[in-house]
Amino acid sequence: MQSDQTLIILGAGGDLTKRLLVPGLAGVLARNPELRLTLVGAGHSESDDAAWREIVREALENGLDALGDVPDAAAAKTAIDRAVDAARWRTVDATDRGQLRDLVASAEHPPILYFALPPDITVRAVEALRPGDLPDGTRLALEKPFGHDAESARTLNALLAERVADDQVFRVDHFLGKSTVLNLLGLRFANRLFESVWNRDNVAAIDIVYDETLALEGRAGYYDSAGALVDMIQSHLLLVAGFMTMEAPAALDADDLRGSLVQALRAMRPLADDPARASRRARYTAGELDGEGVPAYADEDGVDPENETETLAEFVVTVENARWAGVPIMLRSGKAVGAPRKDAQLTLHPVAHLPRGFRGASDAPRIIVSLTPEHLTVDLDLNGPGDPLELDRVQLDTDFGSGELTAYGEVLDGILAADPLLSVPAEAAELCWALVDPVLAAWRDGAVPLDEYPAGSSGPDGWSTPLTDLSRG
Ligand SMILES: O=P(O)(O)OC[C@H]1O[C@@H](O)[C@H](O)[C@@H](O)[C@@H]1O
Repeated sequence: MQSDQTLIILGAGGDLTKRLLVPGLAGVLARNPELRLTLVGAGHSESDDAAWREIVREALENGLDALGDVPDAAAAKTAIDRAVDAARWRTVDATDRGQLRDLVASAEHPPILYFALPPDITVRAVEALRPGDLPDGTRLALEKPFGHDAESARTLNALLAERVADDQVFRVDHFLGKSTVLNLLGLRFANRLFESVWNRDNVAAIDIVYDETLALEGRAGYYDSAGALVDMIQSHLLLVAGFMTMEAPAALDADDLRGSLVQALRAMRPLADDPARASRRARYTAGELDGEGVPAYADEDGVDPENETETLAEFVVTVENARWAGVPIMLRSGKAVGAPRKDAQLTLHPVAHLPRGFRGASDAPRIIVSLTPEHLTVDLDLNGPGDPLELDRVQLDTDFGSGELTAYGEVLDGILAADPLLSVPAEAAELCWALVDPVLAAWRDGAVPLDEYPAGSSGPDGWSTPLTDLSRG
């Protein structure tokens, strides 16, 4: 990693910067205390260097505290002090070419421009930046959602390609920085035990679930036009499905790994090639979570009930290749769900023949890769104590251990190291949209009802029957 770097955050006044980006940088500074980082906050509000430095200090210190033990705490603190002193604020209109050009030109080094902006403003800012305005080596980092459908993602990719080389574009998805998602690579590709069962001969189904207790949290402005399918499945969970199903890359470098990811996504289809049959959606009504009342989604501030925004979505895909043909992969994510679950589960086929005489342990065995906290559970049927013919279901459990950086820290570390390994490939961004576009169209056409569930419940009545077991007319 180059030791002198300038990171310009466009939209630095927003929540993401304070909550995730700057705290994530604390770990990067702790890991690379020699890094001289100039953090430029850019936004439309009339702030100043002093106010921005205060925000940066608080966010970096919080980020460092959250990391717990770091190898050299004194060096990390010095690096943070240096970053705070160097931080600067620029008031800019991110869609104005002249202002953007001046902002980029004021950087001492080819900068990293991080677009922490709403998607439509990001597109206007990228358009405003003309190719000649960017010094060689400028890196562009873009937050999700990347476009609003496959077509707009293609257009945005083309715009970016006119401005910088593809390996200078970082399409950010913080799920690719999550320890468990990275641990999946080691689990699958470094262990014969797992790699040899990781196919349709042994796996009956895969469920990837990210249900949160969090409700809207004041994010109506963004969420009400996104919904659970776009917010979580289009980006994060389809990529996790790609990591679960990809072929082994030859090497863990950006080309090979991202090539394997893209290949897996290219093979994905909605279950039965029928987006209406492959999906369902619901929205929470008033309920209770952790003893607190939660208003109905439709009554939240800033929500337009006419939007029919879903807060819980399921989408089943298949991967049409020799490894996975016929295995349903269920992606699900919801807000305000009681008993949250954040994991990927592989359900295994039973053994071809269980010798007559064994009793017990009839449920299909599973391998559970928990995304938060980082954990692995494997079901085994063992004779156990007592009657040797009675099988007991036991679970092998182990911690993956959390990484030394937060998910955002991991992604930012890659951007600062100019390594696109954890950046979403251009084609992947388009493919994820191409998978969900037909589902959104089917929903708009009214082909799938908008069900309801009380906040704090596990979902609508009737959803306990898996989507794959329902035959919808
Ligand atoms: O659990 P994490 O890492 O915060 O990720 C989940 C979040 O990911 C974000 O990208 C979504 O916009 C949020 O709605 C969601 O809550």
